[in-house]
Formats: sequence, C-alpha cells, structure tokens
Amino acid sequence: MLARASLLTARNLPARINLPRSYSGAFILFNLFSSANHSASSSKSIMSVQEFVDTAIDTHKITVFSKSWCPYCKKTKALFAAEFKDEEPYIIELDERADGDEIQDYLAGKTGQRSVPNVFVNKQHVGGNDDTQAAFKKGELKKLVHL
Ligand SMILES: N[C@@H](CCC(=O)N[C@@H](CS)C(=O)NCC(=O)O)C(=O)O
Repeated sequence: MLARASLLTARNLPARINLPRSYSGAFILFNLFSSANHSASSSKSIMSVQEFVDTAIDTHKITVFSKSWCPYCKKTKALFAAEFKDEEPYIIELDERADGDEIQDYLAGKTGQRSVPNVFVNKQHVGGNDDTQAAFKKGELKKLVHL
C-alpha cells in the first residue's frame, strides 16, 4: 500500500492526470512561501505587543498592567486612586484583551515578573502590589511620581 502510494509522486503521475512535472516543485515552493509568510506574521504580532507595552510605559506617568478580578491589582489601583488623586494611571486589564497572555509573556521577559499587577512609574519598573505598597510607605513612590 505504502509502496503503491509512493509510486504516485508527481514524477510518476499517470499521464491522464494532466499536471506539469514541476507540480511537486511548485507545491514545495508554495509551502515554503506560506510558512515564511506565517512566521513573518507571527513575528509581526510579537512586535506589536512589544510596541504596545513599551509605548504604554514610555507615554504614561503611571502604567498598571492588571487583571480586573485580581485582588492585588485592586489594592494597587486603590492606592493610586486614594494617594495620587491628580494622576490618571493608565490601567491595562489583561484579562479583557485578546492579546493579554502575549502581553504577560512579554512583561515576564522584560521585568522578570509574570504576576499582576505590574507597575511602572516614569518608565521605571516598580514591581507588584507588595513592591508598590512598600515603595509608597517609604516615600519612594511619591518621589518617583513627582520626578
Ligand atoms: N505578591 C504579588 C502577588 C501578585 C499575584 O499573585 N497576582 C496573581 C493574580 S491575583 C497573578 O498574577 N497570578 C498569575 C496570573 O494571573 O497569571 C504582588 O504583590 O503583586
């Protein structure tokens, strides 16, 4: 059966199937092209997540990568709302975005921190909720916000 199937390669196609001999070559080229195209579009999507995250951090004084249901994120958001009333943190709820997992993967590589909240102030990585609360208690968060 296998031997019979292997006889039906493009080179050995019976004459009545009217395909050019170069069919198998064209088929391989087509596949190469589609896979090159596929990896190009994959790296494009990685680039856009990277661009999105880096632009968010670079263009906002306070950026919080969060998940809407996360209790630690709620504490961090409450701290900024209560103690930095004049500021408007840019909050990105990863669980409400189709690319949330990709963003989290990128942040893990960028900061070594996979958990949320993941807080940046004036382009500096502050860390998670524990780090943010501790920085606030030490007066460092205020200094960083008012750089
Ligand atoms: N000690 C961390 C705890 C953060 C944490 O455990 N966050 C959870 C969500 S509540 C998390 O990121 N889990 C992994 C995930 O959601 O992918 C902090 O203070 O930020």
